[in-house]
Parts: sequence; structure tokens; C-alpha cells
Amino acid sequence: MAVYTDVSDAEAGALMRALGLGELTALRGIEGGIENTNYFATTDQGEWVLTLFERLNHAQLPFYLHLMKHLAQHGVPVPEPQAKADGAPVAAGEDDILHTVCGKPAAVVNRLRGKSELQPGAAHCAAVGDMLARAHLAARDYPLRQPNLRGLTWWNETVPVVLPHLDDAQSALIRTELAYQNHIAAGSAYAALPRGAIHADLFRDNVMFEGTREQPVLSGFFDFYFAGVDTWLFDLAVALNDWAVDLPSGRADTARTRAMLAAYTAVRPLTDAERRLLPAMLRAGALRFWISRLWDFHLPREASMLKPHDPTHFERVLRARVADPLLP
Ligand SMILES: Nc1ncnc2c1ncn2[C@@H]1O[C@H](COP(=O)(O)OP(=O)(O)OP(=O)(O)O)[C@@H](O)[C@H]1O
Ligand SMILES: N[C@@H](CCO)C(=O)O
Repeated sequence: MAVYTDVSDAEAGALMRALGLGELTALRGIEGGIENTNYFATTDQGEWVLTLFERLNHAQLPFYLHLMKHLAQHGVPVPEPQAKADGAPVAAGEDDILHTVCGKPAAVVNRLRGKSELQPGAAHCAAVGDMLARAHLAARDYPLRQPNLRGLTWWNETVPVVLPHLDDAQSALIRTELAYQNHIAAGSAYAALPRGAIHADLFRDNVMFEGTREQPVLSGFFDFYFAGVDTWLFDLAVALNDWAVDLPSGRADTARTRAMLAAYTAVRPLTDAERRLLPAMLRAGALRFWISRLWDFHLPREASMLKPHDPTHFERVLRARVADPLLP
């Protein structure tokens, strides 16, 4: 279920016309996703996705939507928010790509072709590594700034909140890891890491592919709503921790790790500081999602529509990264 707000054909049709996208011929609620209301909107000009934001407000959205537009306009395949025609009325709080539907902030983006691959092989990991490096380079001149809101500051605030829900071994692990990450973040190698606007949540369910299993063609990244400015290495670590990990054990998969790293570094070679800190950032990426999953699991927000993911998966990934810091 991911239609929390019902949108009529008339409302959707009026927006599509205001965006110059033609006449609406079909509007269909999308079942996947848990955070926002999403519809596929078909017009006589193509297929689009209409999203009504159920959590983020008009003030928070420009960073994400303009990042998507910037990347799309720099040749990175991401959904491009569609703009109202020059001179069209823009209400308070809106801008040309941030609209209002049923009183909620809304955006219309092009529909990506293909489907997600939940059991990726080395070829999928290579395609993601290549495109992630291209996205980092393309966002270098993105002018808007917002920190990674799920970064170190949030970990330090949130670990004490989840600690009462952990057993002794888990408490020891999370405290030790947080202390280690604070130590790393205070060091000179960390300060030297290149940074910019990153996706920060590039999991298997946020990428689309066409083509075959042997020769997949990446058709796009989506779900930019955890994006922020942080180190490029952290973004790569988050992707490796999902795409190149054996899900039952949490351990790194050699072939997929090598494929993603080789493809990423072919576009953007890692600096010395990045090579040195990759093991630490892999631990940081695991800690980040262990904390957020614990928080979602044990402290569900009132009226939350989130279906919590299993926190113990990222506890296993973290333990595996600590036990075996050497990359394949
Ligand atoms: N631009 C797009 N092109 C094609 N399909 C899309 C696009 N955007 C979203 N979808 C489809 O809609 C589904 C839900 O989108 P998404 O995952 O962004 O949902 P959400 O509720 O906004 O976020 P979350 O997954 O974090 O809950 C996706 O799994 C995908 O199938
Ligand atoms: N990718 C996150 C969910 C939020 O997008 C997780 O797996 O915990």
C-alpha cells in the first residue's frame, strides 16, 4: 500500500497540463514504497511518476528535487522533476519543480524503464559502481547544501535512545563502534576525504535495470530522500554494504565487491586517504543502517507508515566488517 492520499483524475490531469506533459490518459497507484504516495501517470506524451510527499515539507524538498534535476541534466539517469512553464503561477512555498496536490508537496518525474534487481551479480555491481562515480563527479558543482541528516551527529544522538533495547553484547558493539567512528571523523585522513552531494541510501531497491542478467543496463537511480553532503567514500561504502554482501551471513562477496570497486575507480580513482579509510567507512555504513533500523524498530513514530527492516542484518554486516577489514 503506497497510496495514502487519493488523487482524482481531474487534479492529476490539471497538474500534467500545467507542466506541459499532455493529456492524462491513465492514473494508477503504485503499490511499492512505504513513505510517500506514488502514482504512475500516463499522458499522450509519455509515462510519469506523481509523488505526494507524506513526511517531507515544502522547505525540505528543494535540496533533493534540484539535486535530481541537476544530475539528470548532467547525463546521470535519475528521474527528472518536471517544471511548470515559464510564467505559470507558483504558490507560496512552491518552486517551478515543487508543486502542491491535495495540500501536500508533490513532484512529477519521468518514469524509469526496467525493474530493480534484488539478487545482483557482478555485472549489476559494476554498473552501479560506474554510475555512482559519475553521479559524484556530476554533483561537484551542485550549489545547494544540506548535511547528511543521518550522519555522525544523528548517530551520536540516537545511539543513547536505542541502547535500552540492546543486550550486553550489542551495547558493547554499538558503543565501541560509535567511539571508533568519532575518532576516525576527528582525524586528518578523514578531513582530507573528497565530499559532495551523495545519495546515501543506494540499495538494491533504489536502482532500475534493463537488459539481461549477463548484460544489465542501468536505467536509473531513484529515492533521493536521504541525500545530503557527505564523503563520497561513505556513499560507496553504503552501496558496497548492500550490493556486494551475502544477505544471510552479512559477509562481503568477493566477486561483487571487486566488480563494484573496479568500475567505480575506473571513473574516479580513490585518493590515498580514501583507500586507507575504506574499511572504516564500510563499518560506518553498517553502523548507520543498524542504528536507523533499531530506531525504526523500537521507536516507531506515531502514525508512522514505516514497515521496519530487520536491524540484526546490519549488526551482522558490522561484525563481519570489524572481523575482516581486508577487502577482497
Ligand atoms: N521514477 C520512477 N520510475 C519508475 N518507477 C518508479 C519511479 N519512482 C518510483 N517508482 C516505483 O515506485 C516504487 C515506490 O517508490 P519509492 O521506493 O521511491 O517509494 P517511497 O514510498 O517514496 O520511498 P521508500 O521506498 O523509501 O518507502 C518503487 O519501488 C518503484 O517501483
Ligand atoms: N535502505 C534503508 C531503508 C530506507 O530507505 C534500509 O534498508 O534500512
